[in-house]
Amino acid sequence: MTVRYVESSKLPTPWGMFEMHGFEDTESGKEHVVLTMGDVGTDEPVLARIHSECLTGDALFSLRCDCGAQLQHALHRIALEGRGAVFYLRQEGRGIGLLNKIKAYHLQDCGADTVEANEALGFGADMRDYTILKPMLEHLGIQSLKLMTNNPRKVKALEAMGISVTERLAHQTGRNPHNVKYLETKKGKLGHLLQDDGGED
Ligand SMILES: Nc1nc2c(ncn2[C@@H]2O[C@H](COP(=O)(O)OP(=O)(O)OP(=O)(O)O)[C@@H](O)[C@H]2O)c(=O)[nH]1
Ligand SMILES: [Zn+2]
Repeated sequence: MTVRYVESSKLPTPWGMFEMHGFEDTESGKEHVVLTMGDVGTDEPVLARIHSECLTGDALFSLRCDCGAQLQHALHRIALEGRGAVFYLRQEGRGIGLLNKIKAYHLQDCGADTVEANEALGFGADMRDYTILKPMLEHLGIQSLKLMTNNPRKVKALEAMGISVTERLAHQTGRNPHNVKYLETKKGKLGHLLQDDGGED
């Protein structure tokens, strides 16, 4: 795994001014970005979101999942605190890629759940790899995370790599009639800690 830092720039958003840092995974050619606000290079734990790319939810307004709402909510929470980081990792479709995710959505249209669909296509339920994070965190001087996530497996995966997660902060938002079954499957099969009332944190 070789990660190359490329450049940083300002990124104004509806929630405030972020700094955008670009990295390249030189093995896969994938381009990752981190949005930061405030001084993240101190020993104070950083409010952070490790967000996996979801073109449909993040950019195309899809209501099949909760990704777009979670991304916006993370930027909002960081802006309120004045300090934090969103890691936008290019592992679309829990690592299977966009076109395979469309195939998985087609199977879900025919009745499969999100895990069954991945498995029917010959993939694991979650193919993501977080090893890219370590050099990105080091580059930014981030020492520990207050992680906004409902996914305890994500926390475990980071800790197994030696990344310090001082706190898991629930990050539940974006429930709608189109993603109820999907969220139920995430809770039942993927172990996400989700409140049934759709409880905003
Ligand atoms: N294969 C597949 N990927 C999906 C599907 N729906 C969303 N995704 C992808 O799932 C990833 C987001 O993972 P989630 O399981 O929603 O959330 P998480 O990152 O594990 O946990 P949180 O931190 O709580 O959001 C993104 O890469 C999406 O593109 C689906 O039905 N099939
Ligand atoms: Zn999504």
